[in-house]
Amino acid sequence: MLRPKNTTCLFCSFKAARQRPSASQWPLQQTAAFGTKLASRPSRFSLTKARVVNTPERRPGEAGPVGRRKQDGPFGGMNLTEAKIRGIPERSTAFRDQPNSRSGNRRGRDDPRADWKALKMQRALSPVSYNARTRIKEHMRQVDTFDQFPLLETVKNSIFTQALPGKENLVPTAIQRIAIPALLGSESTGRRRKANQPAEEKEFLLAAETGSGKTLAYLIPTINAVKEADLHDEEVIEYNRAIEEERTRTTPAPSFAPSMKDMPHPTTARPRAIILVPTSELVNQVGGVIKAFSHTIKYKSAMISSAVSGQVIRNRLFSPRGIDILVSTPHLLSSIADSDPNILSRVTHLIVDEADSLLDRGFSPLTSSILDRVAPSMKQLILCSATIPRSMDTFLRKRFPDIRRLVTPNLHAIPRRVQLGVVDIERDPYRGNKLLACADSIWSIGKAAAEHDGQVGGVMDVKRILVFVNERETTQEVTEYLVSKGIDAIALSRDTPEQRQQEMLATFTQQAPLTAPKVTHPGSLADNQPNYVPYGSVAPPARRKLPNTKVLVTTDLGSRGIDTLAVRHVILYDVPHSTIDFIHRLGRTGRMGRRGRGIVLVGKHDRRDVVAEVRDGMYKGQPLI
Ligand SMILES: Nc1ncnc2c1ncn2[C@@H]1O[C@H](COP(=O)(O)OP(=O)(O)OP(=O)(O)O)[C@@H](O)[C@H]1O
Repeated sequence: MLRPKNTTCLFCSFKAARQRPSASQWPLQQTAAFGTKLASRPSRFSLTKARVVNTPERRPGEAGPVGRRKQDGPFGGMNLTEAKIRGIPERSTAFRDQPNSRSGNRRGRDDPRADWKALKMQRALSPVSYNARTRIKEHMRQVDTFDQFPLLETVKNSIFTQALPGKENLVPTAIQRIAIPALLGSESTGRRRKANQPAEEKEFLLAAETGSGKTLAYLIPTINAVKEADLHDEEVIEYNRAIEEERTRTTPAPSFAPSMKDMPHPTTARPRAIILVPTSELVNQVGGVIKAFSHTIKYKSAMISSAVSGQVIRNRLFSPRGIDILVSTPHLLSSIADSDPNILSRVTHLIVDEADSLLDRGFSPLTSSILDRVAPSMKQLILCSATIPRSMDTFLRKRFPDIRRLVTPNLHAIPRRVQLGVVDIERDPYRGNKLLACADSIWSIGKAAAEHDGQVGGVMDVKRILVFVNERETTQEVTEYLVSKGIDAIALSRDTPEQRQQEMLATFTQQAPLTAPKVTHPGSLADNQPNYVPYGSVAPPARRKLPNTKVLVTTDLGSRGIDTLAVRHVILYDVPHSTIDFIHRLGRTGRMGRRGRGIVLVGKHDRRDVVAEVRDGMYKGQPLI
């Protein structure tokens, strides 16, 4: 008999709710109610589960569960969970029980993820073996401080003053410990080289959890390389010498000779390093860090995206002062390269940030064509990502078989400091009304925040909340509903004008606390709703406004790379399509060691089994594969 799909889900949710003491502290009554209700379900589910898990572990020849008869004949194969086809040898039990195989994707009985079925079905993420993860941990222990990296003194100092100002006790993060020495070429890899492999490694993949400092992991070595190249570049040395000579000349120059000041720098419109990112928000974010470094390290950088006019783009690219590092989106860069191929002629360092996006179907042709054009001059290719989807893994194996993979031990795990609450929208009081469940969740967050807020100096803390939807059409609908319920919400999608997108995101990316004048908090949504709406009439507008939350409703556009350090709450209005989306969306909270909370709204058509397994994985801090 076929078991309904959600049987496993309910059990897993129940198990997670039971295992997780913090569920009772969760501010949402609904979440707690969901957990408790499941916990009180009869043990039917436990029995079902036990049977399902135990069955594959039975050895051939061993007795089956008590009460089950072994039967030959036409009905002998019924109710079996394993096909026992005669003539096909069983795999040796020794092999089957090995905790980790070489490829790292077969799970032994001891692996707590062995009973994850829904995630196994998805197979969206490429596995990283336990052996590899343990090896990396050993390697990381050798680095404690930024001083250990062989960087130019000015670059080293700028990490503290420009990139991470005001932060105390700074130490490199896991990916920075692994990637910076490798990109600087200052560590022995200990890896055996293949016969046809070049001595110097050229291609690198940096993969680490969201919010773990990947940007600095690739920027610091790249800026160092650009600066060192500047010191040895003959064209630049000659140009600087001519400028200096003109400045110190005592006799007047012949009137027909052009001044050196009017001569373009050798790097004009020919940058040494290019950083590709998928959106103009990320162009600004990464460009901002590069600009900050340039104040003390002295190099020229430019950021271009469709958020600025053609004239501004031209001025930045063709500035006579030159350009060392360029940040762009692939669309814009490849269209510029079509009309002016010279722009890629000098590139030695190409960085593809958010590589999982830029190498997927939508972006891949553009990114690949840039990779091809840059290849002749390229010294280092750095791909950077928070996830390694299987499709990207396959692409890399074909196109860059020798790429050096620099991955952190916790890759593909959502940190335990991020809690995930599940709201069942089918239950009372929502009865399938997802919009209401979303609004109520936000009001609950606001109410809980007001209760715990110290409210110093007549102001109250404002919580920044991200709501993720799967389709861009939904952003507007959800936003309008939330506004009608007195919530300060805005929608961000591809339909939003680029300039406006940046303004909207600014509130969510700034690190300074957000405050509002202190008022008496209106409480929960239910306290502020009319209880009775006459049949056929439209519900009157909300009487009160929620004063201490700011909400951004967005699609995947807001989930990639945006550094929302101050965001503590993420609501997954739609269940994400894959674990990759779970990782990126929940990755907007709990960044750089902070705590965070996710809430996922689950309805009857959603994959509850996937949600339950993701929650289980988060609780155990395990990779979601
Ligand atoms: N060594 C460090 N110590 C403290 N903070 C750091 C350190 N390195 C980076 N940060 C800060 O951590 C935050 C997150 O960094 P970053 O945006 O590079 O993360 P990421 O790994 O690229 O995330 P995502 O995968 O979401 O793009 C930034 O605000 C950055 O300034």
